[in-house]
Amino acid sequence: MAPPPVVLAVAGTDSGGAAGLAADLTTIADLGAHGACVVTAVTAQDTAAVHAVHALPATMVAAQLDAVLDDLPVAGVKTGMLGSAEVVTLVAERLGGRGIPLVVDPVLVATCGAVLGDEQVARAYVEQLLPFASVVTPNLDEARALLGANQPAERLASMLSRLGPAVVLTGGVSSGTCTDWVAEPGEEPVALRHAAVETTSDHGTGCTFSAALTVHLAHRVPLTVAVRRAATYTAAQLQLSRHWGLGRGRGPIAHT
Ligand SMILES: Nc1ncnc2c1ncn2[C@@H]1O[C@H](COP(=O)(O)OP(=O)(O)O)[C@@H](O)[C@H]1O
Ligand SMILES: Cc1ncc(COP(=O)(O)O)c(N)n1
Repeated sequence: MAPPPVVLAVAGTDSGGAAGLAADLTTIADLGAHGACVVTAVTAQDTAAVHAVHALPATMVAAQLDAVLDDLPVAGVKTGMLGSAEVVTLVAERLGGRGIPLVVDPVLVATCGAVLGDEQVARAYVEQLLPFASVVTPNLDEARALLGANQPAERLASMLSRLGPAVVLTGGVSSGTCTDWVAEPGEEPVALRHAAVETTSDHGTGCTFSAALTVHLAHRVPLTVAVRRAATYTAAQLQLSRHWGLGRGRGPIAHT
């Protein structure tokens, strides 16, 4: 039997098991790839709040990256919460220019509103990491924070794509429909729409989506097809957890 592709997630932990590496590794496994993981930060987090954050020293993040990259044939990488501007720069140095699909989910704010990346982190994304990314997957708030601009989603997608990567600006829900804007460098943004699942069990949705997208890109599936497949997968997981009601806040998207 051929080995599965290796997909690396570089992200933080969520003690509630909804977002971050819990979502990344379960999604990667569910889609038939082997997940390697580099931990950037530990969060004490539940469905309602982020209670504490411990960012790992950059030297420890570097040691994990080196261990994985020196040994395994990594076919795709996704980054989630990176925790500090220093780690954003480190990831750009270690992963940029290797020809491996690199999906950057610029995690700055959690579903519950907690700040997971400050202005310095946002600036490091724009100046250091996005020029090396294959795809960046901000939601509307993250796109606004990255650019310091309050424009409509379509325009923000277009502006971000001028920094180098393709852009998938996710998640605007309106009248039961989700709209994701896909902007490839040098092209007009295209809207991909699908039906929204009505649920409050959606903690970890963005991580699940970007991990699924990375697995499809690791298989060298074209971007638009990969985005459609990742969105379909994410919506199916939201359907599964729709009535769970786990926890006091926004419960986890299904990872089963
Ligand atoms: N209620 C929903 N029903 C179906 N798909 C959704 C829903 N909410 C988000 N999605 C999809 O999940 C993916 C991740 O989007 P989003 O929720 O914006 O990420 P984030 O957690 O970073 O805010 C996108 O494809 C988006 O359209
Ligand atoms: C460790 C970690 N990584 C990412 C997120 C964002 O996920 P969400 O937008 O669902 O809160 C999070 N809350 N925690």
